[in-house]
Amino acid sequence: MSGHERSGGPVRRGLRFLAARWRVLVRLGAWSVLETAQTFLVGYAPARALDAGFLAGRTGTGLAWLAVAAVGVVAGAYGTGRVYRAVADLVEPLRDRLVERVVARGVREADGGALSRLTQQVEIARDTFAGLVMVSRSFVFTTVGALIGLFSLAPALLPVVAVPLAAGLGLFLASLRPLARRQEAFLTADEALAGHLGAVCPGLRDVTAAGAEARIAADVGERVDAELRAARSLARWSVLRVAALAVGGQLPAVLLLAAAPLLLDRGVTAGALVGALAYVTQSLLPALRDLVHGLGTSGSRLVVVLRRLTAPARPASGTGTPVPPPARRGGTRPSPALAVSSLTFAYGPAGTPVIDGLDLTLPAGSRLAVVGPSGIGKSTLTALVAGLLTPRHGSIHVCGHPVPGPAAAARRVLIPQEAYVHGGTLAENLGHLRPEPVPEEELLAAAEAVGLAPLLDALGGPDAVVDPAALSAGERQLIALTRAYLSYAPLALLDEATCHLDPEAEERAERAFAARPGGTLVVVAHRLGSARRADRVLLMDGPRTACGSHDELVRRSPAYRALAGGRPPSQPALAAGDADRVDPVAGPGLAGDGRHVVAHRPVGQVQAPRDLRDGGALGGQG
Ligand SMILES: Nc1ncnc2c1ncn2[C@@H]1O[C@H](COP(=O)(O)OP(=O)(O)OP(=O)(O)O)[C@@H](O)[C@H]1O
Repeated sequence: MSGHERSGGPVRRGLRFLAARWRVLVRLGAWSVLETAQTFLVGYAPARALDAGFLAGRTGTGLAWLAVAAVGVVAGAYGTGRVYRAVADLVEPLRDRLVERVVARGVREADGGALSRLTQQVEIARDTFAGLVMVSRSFVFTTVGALIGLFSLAPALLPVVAVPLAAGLGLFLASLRPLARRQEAFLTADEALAGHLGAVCPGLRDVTAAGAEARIAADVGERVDAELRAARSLARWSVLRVAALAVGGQLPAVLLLAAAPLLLDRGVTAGALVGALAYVTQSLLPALRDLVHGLGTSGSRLVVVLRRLTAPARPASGTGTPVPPPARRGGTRPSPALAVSSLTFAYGPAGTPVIDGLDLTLPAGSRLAVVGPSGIGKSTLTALVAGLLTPRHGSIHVCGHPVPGPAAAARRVLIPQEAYVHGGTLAENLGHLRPEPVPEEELLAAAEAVGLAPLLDALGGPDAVVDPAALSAGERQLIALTRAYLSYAPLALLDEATCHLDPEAEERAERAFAARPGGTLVVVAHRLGSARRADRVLLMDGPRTACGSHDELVRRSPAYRALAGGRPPSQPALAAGDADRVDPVAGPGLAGDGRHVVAHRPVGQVQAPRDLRDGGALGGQG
């Protein structure tokens, strides 16, 4: 059993703390007696003023008793002032103790943020503790004063008030523990949400750059839902407090009024009845209300805060949410890396569909090149797969997980044409999509594979600080590609992500992605070379949309043949080298070797025609 366990929970430690300060408690009790006396006079003095004074025709006596009540109020106020001093003597040592603990822990952990957070919690603990002492002390002495007063006025009054009071108090005490648990659950959920938002909000730019909006929104949504559930549960239990207050504080007044004829018959005087009502409405009800609200809310908050402040330090841990590794299903058939079914999308509700009824299935480990005229919808398709756009119809699954959704988002990485590089070290940039720091050997191996190694050396290694503005567009693309390569996402979507690289560098990067174990690659092809390297090519071209291998498409699709320069499959359309760069506005079939496959055409629908189904894996319902 650990030292922490031996020292007991916060309640037990609190009791030990109080026991060690019994002298202060005695002083507190002594001054509180004045409050008892005042409460006693709240009902007794008006009762005597009525019975012995005004109702008996002795106005002077009546006024004298009222004066006694006034003196009681003044004496009570003085006593309350002294009580505050005693409470301070009780509360400040608690604060000092907690501060000592917190500072010691802050120094040990060298965590300034935690220190200021905990110091703030110390203040909450001190204020709450002071409030609790005042409220519970006041309830005890007020109740004693009122019950003695009731008994003095007429013993018959005592059960009418004491029985419902005890029942209400019992109900409240019984609800304390479950309420405290719900309160703690609510506070924990609230803090989890606040902590998560605190981490997410400063990084919104990064979230957008990494295409992680859906995943982050889902994560935040989960925490909001958890807090909502906790708040609802707390609210349901809080109803018990209202019931306790009604039974213990308001029912006695109703019973006194209902039983008035009976009580008067039994010799209870009118003054005593008025005095009893004064006890109930002026003393007991407010004291019970303060207790219920004070102990019910602040008490459980104090327990939570004390538990935190006195808990042993937690070991440091990473802050990021781990990205789940690629799904592996031993024995069962793996889900396709990408499954698109009847996908239809248009920008705006009245817009012409950019993609219309597209079906596409990509097994894990395959390489797909997406080609087609400019503006046909290639980037739109990758944005849909990434969950950045919502389809009008149809469904998309990444590794068996529906898009949009956090599981699918964690399994794909989208690298857009405009690479995002942020300030900070190269290692931070490259490890951006990993929940844990990437080991240096892995970082260097990735840089070597993707083709970043020369730049990495030139910049001064992984710890070199990057100035994004000083990098060329191609260098930024290499960094973004290596970052994506290092991510755990099995599906990489390269949307013209290599357009600023020379053909050799592009080929090297694509081959590196294709060689990732279990990795699936979708490339919006910038050059025909990408299409020729791919297992499959998706030609997006309205009604002429087709899918197949490069050679198949050259044979079967006039549109593709036109795009590829009308060469038969045996004759390579692409010669590597600088000739690969062509005029992007050249029309289909105009360029020779090194053709740019993105030729311009008017905006049209992308349909997957029935005659171009690819062995069932790809087909259109056009
Ligand atoms: N946010 C948008 N709002 C409205 N229309 C859009 C939006 N983004 C793209 N489009 C239109 O959707 C069509 C498809 O665009 P998309 O960017 O997907 O084409 P693309 O094939 O990737 O083109 P390129 O090869 O030139 O990058 C185009 O007509 C484009 O103008």
